[in-house]
Order: sequence, then structure tokens, then C-alpha cells
Amino acid sequence: MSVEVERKFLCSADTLKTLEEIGAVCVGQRQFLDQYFDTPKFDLTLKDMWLRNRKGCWELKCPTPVDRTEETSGEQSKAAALCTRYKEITNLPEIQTRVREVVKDVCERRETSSSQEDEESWLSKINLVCFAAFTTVRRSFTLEEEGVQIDLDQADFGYHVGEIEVLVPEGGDVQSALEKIERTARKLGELKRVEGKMNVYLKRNHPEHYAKLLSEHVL
Ligand SMILES: Cc1ncc(C[n+]2csc(CCOP(=O)(O)OP(=O)(O)OP(=O)(O)O)c2C)c(N)n1
Repeated sequence: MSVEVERKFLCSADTLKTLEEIGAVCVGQRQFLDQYFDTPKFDLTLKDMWLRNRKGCWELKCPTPVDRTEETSGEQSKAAALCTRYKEITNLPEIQTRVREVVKDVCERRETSSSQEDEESWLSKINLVCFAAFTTVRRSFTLEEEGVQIDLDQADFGYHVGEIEVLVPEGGDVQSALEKIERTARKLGELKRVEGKMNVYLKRNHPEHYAKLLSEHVL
């Protein structure tokens, strides 16, 4: 399990040039479809848990506690507030356990005892349905001196966003990741906070749920 520390930024016409100027190296372009799942009542996302299938692989992003002692100055805490950090779980049995913990009432009603379950059966037993699906074209860059990855994403619903990202192994140094991201953002001349793809997707496709996530301070 690792923790993804990430800061999103607005891509402009100059972003590619700036990336080149600061020495970022393009490491490729790929395209993927993300399908996000939740119960019809959105039990997972209301707990800030994001279950998705990307290219046949399951991933669950869960909140991870923020250790405020990591931040020793006001500047550091401002920089940290611009970043998100989520635990990334990719092991399917562990994902299933975590998801069941949240939606256990639903599970108890629907589940039958079966040790071998295929993909559709675990989803339908826990009453999970796809609430968002979109394709992203992603160009990825690395900035070796900082050890960060920079992704430029173009979603098929007409939204562009950049991300500066560091994957921290569990128990690793989150503060150092925040500092690397902050330095990279400064090099990019990028200090503003922007919305992620999911925020924009939900606003357009599930406005009531989006409003609820805002009012519950999930987004
Ligand atoms: C700015 C911001 N972004 C996401 C969230 C929560 N959230 C909403 S959807 C969501 C899941 C998707 O996360 P994100 O990193 O935005 O997607 P993507 O860049 O495609 O995944 P990657 O390839 O990096 O793994 C999260 C964590 C938040 N609270 N604030």
C-alpha cells in the first residue's frame, strides 16, 4: 500500500514549454477508461472512498490521516493544503474487505456464502453500480531532480488538468513529498488550486450528489 500525494494545477498553452524549460522529461502518453463504483446511495464517496476499475485493475483510494506535526511553518501548512493525500489500495481482497466495512448493512441483506466470487458477483452482492465513466489521455513527465511525476490529463468530457504527484511507500516521508511538490509547483509558476476531473464530472452528471459532497466537506 502506498500514499499518493498530489497537487492539481491548471494547464495552459505554456505548460509544455515550461515543463521543457525546467528539465522535465516526457515518459510517455497513454489512454485509459476509468469506471467508478459506489452504492446507489453513494455510501463510499460520502466517506471519501473512491473505488475504480482502470484497465481491468481495481483501485481504492481512501483518506489517510494528516499528521499536523509534519508541518512546522505556516508556509508548509499552506503548501500542504493545496495537496491531497490518499492511501491507494490495489489488492482486490483488501479492497473488498474495506468496501464491505462501509456498506456492511447492504452486504448482510444481499450476500450469500460463496468463497469464490467473480467480478460481477462481488459488485452486485455489495450493490455497487458504476456512477462515472470517462476516458483520459495522459502525458506523463518526470522531474528527476525532485523525484516527482507530472501528468497532463485530458478527459473526454472536455476538461484538462495537470497533476504533480509523488507516491510515498506506507510509513514513508510525506513531508518530503509535500516539499518536492511545492518546489515543482514554484518552478512551474503554479500556485493556484484547481478542480479534479471527478469534481467536474460530478458537477455535470450528478449535481445533487456533488452538492452533498461539498456540504459534507468531502470535496
Ligand atoms: C483536488 C481533489 N481531487 C480529488 C479529491 C477526491 N477524489 C475525488 S475523485 C478521486 C479519485 C480520483 O483521484 P484523482 O487522483 O483525481 O484521479 P486520477 O488523477 O485520474 O488518478 P491517478 O491516476 O492520479 O491515480 C479522489 C481521490 C479531492 N478531495 N480533491
